[in-house]
Amino acid sequence: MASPDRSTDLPDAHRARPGAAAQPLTDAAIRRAPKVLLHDHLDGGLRPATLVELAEVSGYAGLPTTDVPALARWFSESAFSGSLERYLETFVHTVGVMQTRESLVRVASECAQDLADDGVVYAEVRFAPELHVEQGLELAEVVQAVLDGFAAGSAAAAERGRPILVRALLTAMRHAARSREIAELAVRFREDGVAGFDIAGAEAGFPPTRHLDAFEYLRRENAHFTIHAGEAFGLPSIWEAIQWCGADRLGHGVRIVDDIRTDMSTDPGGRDAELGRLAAYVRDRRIPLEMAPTSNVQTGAAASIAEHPIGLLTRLRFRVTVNTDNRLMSGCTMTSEMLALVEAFGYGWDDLEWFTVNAMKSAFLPFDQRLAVIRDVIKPGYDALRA
Ligand SMILES: O=c1[nH]cnc2c1ncn2[C@@H]1O[C@H](CO)[C@@H](O)[C@H]1O
Ligand SMILES: [Zn+2]
Repeated sequence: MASPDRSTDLPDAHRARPGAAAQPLTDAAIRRAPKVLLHDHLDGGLRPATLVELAEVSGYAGLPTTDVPALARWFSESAFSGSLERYLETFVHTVGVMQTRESLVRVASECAQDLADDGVVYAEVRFAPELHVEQGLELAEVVQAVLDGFAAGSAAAAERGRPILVRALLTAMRHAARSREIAELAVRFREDGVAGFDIAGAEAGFPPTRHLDAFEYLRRENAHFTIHAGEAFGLPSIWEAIQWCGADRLGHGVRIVDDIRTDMSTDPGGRDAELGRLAAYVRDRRIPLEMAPTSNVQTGAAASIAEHPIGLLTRLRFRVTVNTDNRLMSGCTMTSEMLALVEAFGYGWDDLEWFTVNAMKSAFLPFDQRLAVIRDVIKPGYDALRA
């Protein structure tokens, strides 16, 4: 399939040069490409071996197996459930071993290093402080431990020649009632590495407006937030997230396609697609969609990667970004997600650069820093791969 024409999005200097021999889009080449990750859960990204070790030291006896490869398989098979609720059940094991400062520092440090080794140059990693207080940690101690882990992991990665910038997003669980408190925590730590706020957990039955108080507080504080919406529930959830709560970005937002009329069999390019008012608003306002193809297939939000709405939304030039969501549960990396999209949609380096620039433009980082990463890291990185 031909790549979409997005010539207006990239300056001329960054279009593929005719005749230049671009690197083939292999796993190794994509791993070298600079990548930006906006949606990754700390408790969804543990190394299976670390999970086994932490369970042993903490006395957590609930793991389905302590055989490392079998445990990795168990997570991806169990998460492949067709339902967000069942997918989320697997987190009991990761959260179960992340209850001490030491375990949080270690998991966060390994997270930063694993992302850096995968070629991620900027990441926003989220976690829910309220899930890590079972053994007496204070919420602020949870946050500090994770930030210390990110700092240690980023320093170790930089020493190996793999620099990465990691920021935290604090998540509140949508079925619980601590969102205002967590939002206040995000503001309190805004100068120390926390870039924003999020709500996560089961979507159906828990509309974002349940947490309006937290979002109104954040807006008064000029703070940034994203909302998981349009993953396991449809347009009303997206509409509330944007028009009632004022979300800067949408976690997944897959179901925005329910507001787009198109016949892919007669119009595969989506040229005649008709956008409803909400879809038009999301596209016009350039509201970023944090899409995670494998996770979306596992939870039933998309039937397969090839049928994932990311194809249509990319052709229609929504502000699409590519994310891992949960590297453990989905058995994925940024590289493997991008490779899966290359295989399903025939994307080339220009497309992968477009997703990456989209993500960096959408980061909760100051504007000048976002520009610097695009100019100094992303553009030269993709130029080198195309040359
Ligand atoms: O895709 C998702 N949709 C909604 N909630 C999620 C998803 N992935 C993880 N979590 C939830 O977020 C918590 C904090 O990281 C996790 O413990 C999990 O319950
Ligand atoms: Zn998520």
